[in-house]
Amino acid sequence: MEIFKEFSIEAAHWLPHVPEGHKCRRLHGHSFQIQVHVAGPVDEHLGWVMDFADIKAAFQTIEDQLDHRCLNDIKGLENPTSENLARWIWNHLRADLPALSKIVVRETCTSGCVYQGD
Ligand SMILES: Nc1nc2c(c(=O)[nH]1)N=C([C@H](O)[C@H](O)COP(=O)(O)OP(=O)(O)OP(=O)(O)O)CN2
Ligand SMILES: [Zn+2]
Repeated sequence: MEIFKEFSIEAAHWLPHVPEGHKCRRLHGHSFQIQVHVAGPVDEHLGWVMDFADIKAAFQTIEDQLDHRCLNDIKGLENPTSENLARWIWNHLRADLPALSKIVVRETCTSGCVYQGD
């Protein structure tokens, strides 16, 4: 079964590789909605895959690095598209959350991406 916990990150970014005049080349901000999914068997005694609180604890170091920052300033996020952000979160979370199965990044109400590892 798969479970998830959702987080909200307030951050600024701009996209350096889009053409001159593209709106996303200007510095702007988002309330990024980030879902962290974990998959595994349901423990029959506890009745859960894992405690949501353990996902929250694992995500804390990610939140500390991203929240209220300009994402472009972060090593590995110099081109902070949703796709690159999802992959960056995956790569930084996987060691602490081996059952990680999916990262969903929503940049706006209508735009986002889903990453399940390569
Ligand atoms: N594949 C991607 N496309 C775009 C990304 C991205 O990360 N990956 N990012 C952006 C911008 O950051 C932009 O802030 C969000 O894009 P967009 O959905 O166009 O934003 P709007 O709220 O203006 O969307 P409307 O539906 O047109 O109102 C751009 N593209
Ligand atoms: Zn944006």
